[in-house]
Amino acid sequence: MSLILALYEPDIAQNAGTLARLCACLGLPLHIIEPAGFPVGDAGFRRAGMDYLDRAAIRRHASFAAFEDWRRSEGRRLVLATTRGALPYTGFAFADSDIILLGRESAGVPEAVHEGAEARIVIPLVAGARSINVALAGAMILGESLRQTGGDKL
Ligand SMILES: C[S@@+](CC[C@H](N)C(=O)[O-])C[C@H]1O[C@@H](n2cnc3c(N)ncnc32)[C@H](O)[C@@H]1O
Repeated sequence: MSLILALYEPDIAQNAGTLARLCACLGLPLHIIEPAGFPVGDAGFRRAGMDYLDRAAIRRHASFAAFEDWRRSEGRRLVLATTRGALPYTGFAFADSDIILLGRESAGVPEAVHEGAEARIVIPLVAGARSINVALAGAMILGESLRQTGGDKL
């Protein structure tokens, strides 16, 4: 099994393209939960993803409900990265079957998605800082999860 990164209704094509490139380079699938705030094949997405998009394993789900149907059939845990998380990401025990879900740039995820996740993890920030860029949050959490699960040994 390998970890999966998932994006909840991403708003910004360049962030999604950056994460698609990261996933391609790390050998991880990227799942995109629609609707996204940009069209498939957006120029910003392609510019950020560069030629790495050719080898990226990207799967799109028409809705969160469709994504959840698929996830349950796979028996994978949903680990939400959220600024409202109580558990620091370095203290969470990742499994290589986990799906790490990132929220939208504008609004994170709805309450029902927040509550439905098996775990809610946070990257602790200094007082007064609200959040970091979604692609950077993904990179930090993937780094830690790969370190824990041995997926960093490519
Ligand atoms: C720009 S943030 C969203 C900001 C939104 N106003 C909120 O508070 O959820 C986009 C996504 O990046 C991730 N993220 C950003 N900073 C984070 C942090 N400190 N801890 C965990 N996830 C973070 C989360 O998945 C978040 O939904």
